[in-house]
Amino acid sequence: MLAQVETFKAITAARVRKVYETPSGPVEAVAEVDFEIARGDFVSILGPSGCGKSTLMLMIAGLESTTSGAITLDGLQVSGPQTDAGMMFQDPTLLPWRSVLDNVLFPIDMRGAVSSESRTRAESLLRMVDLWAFRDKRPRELSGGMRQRVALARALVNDPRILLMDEPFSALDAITRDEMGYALARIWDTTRKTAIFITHSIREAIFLSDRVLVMGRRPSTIIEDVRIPFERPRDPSIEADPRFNELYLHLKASIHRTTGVQ
Ligand SMILES: Nc1ncnc2c1ncn2[C@@H]1O[C@H](COP(=O)(O)OP(=O)(O)OP(=O)(O)O)[C@@H](O)[C@H]1O
Repeated sequence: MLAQVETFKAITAARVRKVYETPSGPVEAVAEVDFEIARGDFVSILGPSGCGKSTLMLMIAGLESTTSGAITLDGLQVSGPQTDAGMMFQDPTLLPWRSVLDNVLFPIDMRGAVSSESRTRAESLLRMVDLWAFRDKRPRELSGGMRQRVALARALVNDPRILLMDEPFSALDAITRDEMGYALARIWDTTRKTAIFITHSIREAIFLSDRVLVMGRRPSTIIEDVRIPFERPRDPSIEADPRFNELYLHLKASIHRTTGVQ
């Protein structure tokens, strides 16, 4: 019975702690973090600057080790870089000399494994992110939002088990950022990948997520775990729902408690 329950847990963190050793002494980035994320859930992480959100994400991806505690993906402990995690960062990090399609194919090309099947997959992802007409363009010919849509298609090209996104929209202007949030919700509905999304935007977190975790000030722990009740597919009109505003005020108060802002 226990094994059956475990298979529903896509990601677990048990007493995860991270201390960076620096020339000026140890920096405790994450004090003790515990959570379980069910397969297919979209979970956002909010928290003050420097509280360890990116560190936590890098540990889930296996790009940073934990100082103590354990992270599991689908029941297996993370002990090195996870090839099965699609990642997105604030900077889309596209290769300027490659076309949009070849940027999407890059993770497969790196393994020397491009096939007609992977090409078809990359092409269908470009249709999904509404960039089919731009497949032969270079990144410099695209807007910031379009570049992040290329990065999203690239993150999905290996059909990863999980999607890890670290503030992917924070460098975009407010209107593009809203549009990207709506596009991500729509795209996520078709893939239903287990996703972790780091953001400083409370509204973005509520709109996109099944759950929102709030991390406290460094050295951090998780101080809130809030379930978002809205049905999917999500429509921008939920932002006018009184429950949306209640959640917003609740999360804002909890972040302000941790930063000391009244
Ligand atoms: N490679 C590193 N070496 C040493 N210290 C680090 C390293 N990476 C992060 N830190 C420190 O760990 C703490 C947490 O950093 P982290 O980037 O994880 O926070 P964050 O919540 O993602 O911040 P932000 O919201 O500003 O992006 C910070 O004090 C940071 O300076």
